[in-house]
Amino acid sequence: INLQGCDASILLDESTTIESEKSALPNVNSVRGFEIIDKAKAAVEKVCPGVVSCADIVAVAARDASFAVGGPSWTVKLGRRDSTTASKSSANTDLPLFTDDLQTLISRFNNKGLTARDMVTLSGAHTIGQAQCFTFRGRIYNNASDIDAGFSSTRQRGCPLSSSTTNDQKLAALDLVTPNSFDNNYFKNLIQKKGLLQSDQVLFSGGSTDSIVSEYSKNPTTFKSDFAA
Ligand code: HEM
Ligand SMILES: [Ca+2]
Repeated sequence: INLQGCDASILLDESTTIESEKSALPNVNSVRGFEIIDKAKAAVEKVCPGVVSCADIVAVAARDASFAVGGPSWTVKLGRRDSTTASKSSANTDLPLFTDDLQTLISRFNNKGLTARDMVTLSGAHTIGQAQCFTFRGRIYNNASDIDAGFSSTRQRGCPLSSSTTNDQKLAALDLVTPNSFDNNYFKNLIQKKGLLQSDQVLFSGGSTDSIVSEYSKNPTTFKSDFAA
């Protein structure tokens, strides 16, 4: 596995030698909170210059963010080295898309050494956070059988059918029940056909991962400990 761009992060900005992964299609305008990582890095640099990598800061911040919103904690081994290169083209070819079907999601994760179960577990991070209208518009307007009708009308109200910069960027919670806490509602939503992204709902759509979603919907403790692992 070729880890680039600060060890699996996308922090590196565009320069003469770096094609930033921030502007790769699956990332552009999507990741929020860079200023938080910048602040942590500045504070650490102040007391201990040139020692702690950005990759370590991202890994610790992810752990602490999980714990802060009621999720699990885990030990983070430190000493990651920051990459000095990035690859916008592998970001574009390797990252999962919100339109991916189940088989595609499974193989994209497999390509990085992660199992189908890992993929479902990690998708549970969508128990918090938000998505822009353009990522779920297709799903909420196509009257498909894999979406709850009441849920589509609710989401349609905040995400107009017509595309414009303002409309495309309107945000909706990935987990409609508890958007700000780390729990297993994401999986309960999928069972009720209330997954926001197509790539969320395919995890419970009559395929091989239905049983994992059911398991996590009934057992938050298993979800949290699998996520931590
Ligand atoms: C399974 C494949 C995945 C796909 C297709 C996917 C796709 C997306 C998309 C389209 C958004 C909305 C971005 C935006 O419009 O601003 C999003 C948000 C988010 N994703 Fe994923 N994601 C996946 C897996 C993951 C994993 C593995 C994690 C972490 C373990 C994760 C954590 C998040 C978080 C926390 C947000 C909310 C960000 C915010 O509110 O600022 N996702 N994801
Ligand atoms: Ca939640």
